[in-house]
Amino acid sequence: MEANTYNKSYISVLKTRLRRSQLLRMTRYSRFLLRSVFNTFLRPPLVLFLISKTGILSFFPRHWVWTASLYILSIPVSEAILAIQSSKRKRRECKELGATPIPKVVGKRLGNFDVLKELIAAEENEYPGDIFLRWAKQYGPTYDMNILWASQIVTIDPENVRFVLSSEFSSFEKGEKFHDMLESFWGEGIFTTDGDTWRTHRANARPFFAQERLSDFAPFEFHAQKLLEIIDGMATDKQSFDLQDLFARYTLDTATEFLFGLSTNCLDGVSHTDKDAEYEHFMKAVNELALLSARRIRIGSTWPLFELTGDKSIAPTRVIDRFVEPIVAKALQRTRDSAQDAKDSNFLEHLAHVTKDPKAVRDESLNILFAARDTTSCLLTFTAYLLMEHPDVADKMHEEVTTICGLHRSPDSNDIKKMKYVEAVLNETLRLFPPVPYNIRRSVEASALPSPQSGHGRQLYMPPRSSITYAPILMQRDPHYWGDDACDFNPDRWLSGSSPFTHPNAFVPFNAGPRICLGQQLAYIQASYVWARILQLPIRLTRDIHTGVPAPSEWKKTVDNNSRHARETIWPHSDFVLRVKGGLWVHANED
Ligand code: HEM
Repeated sequence: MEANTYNKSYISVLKTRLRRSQLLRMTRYSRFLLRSVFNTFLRPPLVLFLISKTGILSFFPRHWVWTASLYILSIPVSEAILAIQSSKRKRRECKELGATPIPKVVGKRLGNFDVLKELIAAEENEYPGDIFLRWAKQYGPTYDMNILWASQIVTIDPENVRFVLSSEFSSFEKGEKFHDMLESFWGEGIFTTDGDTWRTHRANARPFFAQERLSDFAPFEFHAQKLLEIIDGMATDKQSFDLQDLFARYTLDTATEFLFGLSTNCLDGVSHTDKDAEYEHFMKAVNELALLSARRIRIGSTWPLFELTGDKSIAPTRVIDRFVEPIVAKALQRTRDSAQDAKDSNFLEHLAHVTKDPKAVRDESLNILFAARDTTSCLLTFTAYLLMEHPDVADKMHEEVTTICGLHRSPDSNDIKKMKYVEAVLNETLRLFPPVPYNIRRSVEASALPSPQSGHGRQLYMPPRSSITYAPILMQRDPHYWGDDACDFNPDRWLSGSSPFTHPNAFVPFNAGPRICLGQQLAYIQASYVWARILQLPIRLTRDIHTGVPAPSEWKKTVDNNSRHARETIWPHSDFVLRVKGGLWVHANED
């Protein structure tokens, strides 16, 4: 009875904290909107009105048409003055740093509006990264899209990426805008914060990812058995199925088990198809929030203008909180009731030893759930795609797995360490299809990017408070760093004994520097484990080419035979992570 009272009080504290943060957020939106409207539309006429009071404008005819025109004109004039001032300041800073300006993409419309339109259309219709590569061929590996007069830098130069992520880490951040875009559902967690707050989150989370913790494979095995049963069932029924969906369910089930000690059990939904089951709502909500995050990041800081009817994250966040609230309360209560040094069995309990704030526990675990789930599922999906395209590689993997574990025994951590070919296949998949194909940072202050553009001897001026996008998907396929066979799927390149790339930051699927992925080892272990278990089945996976969305036929006609386009039989598409458009449909054939 007493335990229950605690439980309820934690839940009510959490609910109050969530409501308060929602109110704070709404106040921040309103302030943002009011400030933007005031600065853009009201301040210039107000300044003009005050100037008119001094009599300076008395030579203008006193007719209302003139007055109205003057007030309207004051808006673009003031924007132009601000733009000129800012460009003067940037020129001065650039000179002081001894740098040269970053080349600008030259659009055809005012404010490079056409560049923005092209960018949005490309994300939907083109091969991921093509548009960035096109501009890189024209302007060099680092350039400024200069959209609506704001610097938006893109780089596919690993030396500049090293500068941003590692050597000048403190000069670049995720930034307030990134935080505000995602805070409505990700809250204040490791993923959305910077500075000391981020450092505290990282220090709190890190011990949970220690090597010795990552040797308990029981949750992987429990859910892997469900996955294998489903695949086996599909083979018996000779039914095709979407492997991408299966992997998304599997990774959500294992991630919730690992983090919360309670699984969503979404895999159960494959055979029962109960659309009203709690896990179906949970999975739908997680997918909606991933898409919403991608959309907000794409739109940028004006995203509230596209959600004027209400914050679109509220409904799916509520679904997730309904699942998470009681689990958070239970974890806090358990750590309160047990001895301080009691061993925690999941991430929530680990956090509950560090903080008693239910919202902090909720935010942090959800951050890690989002970081873990889609990325690992993406790695599994693209590995499956490449193995079906390269059955010889699948055979070699099968041989390694069965030599180490036989046909039935589940792998332990020593077995996984021995699976060097499996690791090479995963690396090669992460190279060609990095789950996070692009990433973004924001400069805190002006600096000089170290890598000079070809033809210039000088470093490039990076303006303050500007975004810089880098594209692992392009750097990881660049022949300059990987050789002429950069677009070939060749796991053996990882086994030659020497480094397969010529620049350490040419391979950054897990990011680099102080913010490198905390779950990297876990991801390799989990992916190796699942593939070992699938390859032990007396089953061969083949593509169902009649289902899903085919790759556009014009890709086949591409003149550049070294690119991936001509050989792709699926359509890779990037929203928050890389996915197979329309799903990866397969048949499981008995061997
Ligand atoms: C193939 C699987 C994975 C890939 C490719 C991947 C990739 C990444 C990348 C690119 C980042 C940097 C994001 C940024 O700062 O903008 C990141 C951060 C992070 N990842 Fe992963 N990740 C994977 C799996 C996981 C797993 C399984 C977990 C945990 C269970 C995890 C936990 C984290 C955390 C906590 C961060 C934030 C680190 C920080 O900001 O200090 N990741 N990951």
